[in-house]
Amino acid sequence: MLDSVTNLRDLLKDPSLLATKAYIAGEWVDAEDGKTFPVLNPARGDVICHVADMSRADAARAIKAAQLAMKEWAARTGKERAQVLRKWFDLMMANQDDLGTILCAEMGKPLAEAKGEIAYGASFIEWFGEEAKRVYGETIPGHQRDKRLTVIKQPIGVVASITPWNFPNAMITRKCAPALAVGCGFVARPAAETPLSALALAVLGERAGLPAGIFSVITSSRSSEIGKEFCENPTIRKLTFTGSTEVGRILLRQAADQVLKCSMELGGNAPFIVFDDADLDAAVAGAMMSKFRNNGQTCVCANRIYVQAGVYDAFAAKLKEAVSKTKVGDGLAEEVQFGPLVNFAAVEKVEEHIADATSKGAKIEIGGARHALGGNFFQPTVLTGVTDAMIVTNEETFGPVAPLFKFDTEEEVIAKANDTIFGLASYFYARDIGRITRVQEALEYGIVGVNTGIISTEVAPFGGVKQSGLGREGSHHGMDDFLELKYICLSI
Ligand SMILES: NC(=O)C1=CN([C@@H]2O[C@H](COP(=O)(O)OP(=O)(O)OC[C@H]3O[C@@H](n4cnc5c(N)ncnc54)[C@H](OP(=O)(O)O)[C@@H]3O)[C@@H](O)[C@H]2O)C=CC1
Ligand SMILES: O=C(O)[C@H](O)CS(=O)(=O)O
Repeated sequence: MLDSVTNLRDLLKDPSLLATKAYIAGEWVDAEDGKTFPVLNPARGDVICHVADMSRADAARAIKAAQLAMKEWAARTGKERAQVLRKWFDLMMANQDDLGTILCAEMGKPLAEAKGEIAYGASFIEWFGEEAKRVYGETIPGHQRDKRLTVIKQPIGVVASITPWNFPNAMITRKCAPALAVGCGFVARPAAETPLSALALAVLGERAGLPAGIFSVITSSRSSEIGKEFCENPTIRKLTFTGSTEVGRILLRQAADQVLKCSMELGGNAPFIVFDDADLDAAVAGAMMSKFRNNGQTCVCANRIYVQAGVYDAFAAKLKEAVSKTKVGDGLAEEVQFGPLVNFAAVEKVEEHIADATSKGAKIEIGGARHALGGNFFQPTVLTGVTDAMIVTNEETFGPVAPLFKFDTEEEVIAKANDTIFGLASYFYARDIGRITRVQEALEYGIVGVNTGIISTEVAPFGGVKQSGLGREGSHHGMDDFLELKYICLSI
């Protein structure tokens, strides 16, 4: 079991991956004012270690270093940058076990799932390393006989990144990989709950040959202070954020003064729809993955499960059965499907959603209370009899609660599914090709999973519509947000 940084180091094959200083301009440094903040293990509540609590001035130094490092890095060919990114990918995969252990320790994700995130995070570095060689421009037939028109793409400049605790490795690589691939400098500020995964990334990036200053990690508990530096420092050309819509709004307001380009990967409220012609066993398997991955703590988790009346009882019984076979525990100590929630506030939010639903008539089929392990552990829960009057309809639970709504017609469920300010991920199970075509086109979401509960991959564009965000990450589209188009009109 884990209860200190010494203990965590003992669990690692390469203890040097556990860094506690911030990484600025290619150096491992303390905060200018010497402050530190604790990193907790969510399974036990123990302090794993203390890391540097960087200030706004420290962040400004990292931004300056990135601007200086860009001069040489952007002048390299795409192939030269690709070679460094490939080494980084290889090092991540060679150290997958240790990176997974660090991630599990600070975030609580079961070890197997944490190792899966490392492979997922590394896939973005592999993918965008390959894309680095394919930043094509274009020529345009002249509008006059003496004109020759071209369009070239150039790196946007120094990029600032703010990421959440729920994917402390992959949310950084999904941003830094395309930015570095096109020649940008990158300053990452990870969530205070999970700084160690970001620092381990920097250790390996340094070993891979990232030049000093091109990639910095600002660990800090002073999130709003660092965010203001990112939004107000004129050297920053791009802000990329993943997190709640609430914080996304704050950042967009702050960025407006500089007309700062922003990418926003924000909150979700995913509908998961089961039609009466669905393969019920497949739908249950999909719901288990979509709803309960990372203990329900992902922005693309099913948040509302709509089941057509004819199969509602059968689906509910099968889902309850599947949940009953799962295990809750400390992901570092044993093979479990559910670790702890990230903190106690998350436990209280889950309890609030369940209490609201049951007070308005919902029934707890399984779970519904804190786990006997105590602390941040919670029982995976299935609710039936859920209605639109309940908080779970409009608010992201971000926890292990599967609320089952009953519906009658296709038109009804499409209207309900779309009746939200969010538009990130959606899912449905059906077999009629006419229904599949109609529903996939009618859902107002950036992502639609048809007969699958897992949609995330580096090769496809990830992102939302409405108040779930701006821009796309992953796929060849993921490069666009870190490039500027330049139109050249040559008169001969
Ligand atoms: N669309 C997507 O891909 C994703 C969306 N999300 C959404 O994020 C939420 C859960 O993640 P959570 O981390 O709690 O989200 P938050 O929005 O609270 O935090 C996200 C990041 O923003 C930082 N932050 C908070 N306030 C400010 C501020 N005023 N200025 C600058 N930075 C700030 C946090 O720092 P700190 O916590 O250290 O204070 C953290 O690093 C859910 O709503 C989820 O849906 C999460 C992951 C992916
Ligand atoms: O942070 C998240 O929730 C991720 O974006 C979800 S995914 O990319 O792992 O699906």
